Amino acid sequence: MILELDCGNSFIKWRVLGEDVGRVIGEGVVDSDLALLESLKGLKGLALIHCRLVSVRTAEETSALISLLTEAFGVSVVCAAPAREMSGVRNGYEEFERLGLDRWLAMLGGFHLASGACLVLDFGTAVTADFIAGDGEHLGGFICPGMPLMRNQLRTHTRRIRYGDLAAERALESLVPGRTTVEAVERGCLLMLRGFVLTQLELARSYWGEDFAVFLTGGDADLVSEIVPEARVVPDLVFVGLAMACPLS
Ligand SMILES: Nc1ncnc2c1ncn2[C@@H]1O[C@H](COP(=O)(O)OP(=O)(O)O)[C@@H](O)[C@H]1O
Ligand SMILES: CC(C)(COP(=O)(O)O)[C@@H](O)C(=O)NCCC(=O)O
Ligand SMILES: [K+]
Repeated sequence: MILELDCGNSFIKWRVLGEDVGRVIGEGVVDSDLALLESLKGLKGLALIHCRLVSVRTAEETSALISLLTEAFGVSVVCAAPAREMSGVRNGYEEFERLGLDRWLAMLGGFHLASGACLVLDFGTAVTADFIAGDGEHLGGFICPGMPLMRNQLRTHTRRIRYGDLAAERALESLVPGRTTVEAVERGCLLMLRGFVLTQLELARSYWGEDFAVFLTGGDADLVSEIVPEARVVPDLVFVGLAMACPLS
């Protein structure tokens, strides 16, 4: 069995694949290394041989997690590494190793699935956009705060914006102007997110007309999917790229 991990700034996304590749035996989202171990130990008949992972965390945090996994399961762990070029995609950063590895893998996955120009939008702690032309050239991208960062900035830097998670979820059932603080903030941030998405689509159209694919991924992708009906929501896009960057044979 293969353990795959996507270690983002807020959450670790994990899944276990069976030897007949493609079969998902278990998957989940956890907020700590220990919670990951708990989830994995709860899987019946777990027999991990390999592990591949991508991390945008510090080298220290990543090696701590790798040590935990090696001790707990005796697996060999392979980490995705930066590259200037891979699977037909050319990293567009001036310093290729500085491009977030989760972005890079999502780009590899997107370009592979699209076989052509694509716009990859990832909605996690941060929101990222990356533009890959039909010849595989990465034109660059954008980074801005995601929903969790936007709402937490408001909660942290104002004195009268305070509300709980349940109220936040309910507030997004409609997008008419808010009549409570939680509605005003949650809807305001979501509209900012959607505005960002529409701007990215305009830019992509200016490059490629209608001849491009749009991929939405990351934990908050569902918040914007209805305004991009043509987009493919691919929650495991980073894992698609991870398998390409870290083949097991
Ligand atoms: N099962 C889940 N657990 C935690 N967050 C989730 C889950 N499903 C969706 N989300 C949303 O995903 C967002 C985090 O996205 P994610 O892509 O995991 O971020 P990151 O990669 O930066 O850690 C949170 O703001 C939350 O709203
Ligand atoms: C942009 C990111 C913070 C996104 O992280 P995430 O929201 O997925 O946790 C991450 O890809 C990162 O740390 N990138 C390095 C900076 C860059 O890509 O330019
Ligand atoms: K991510």
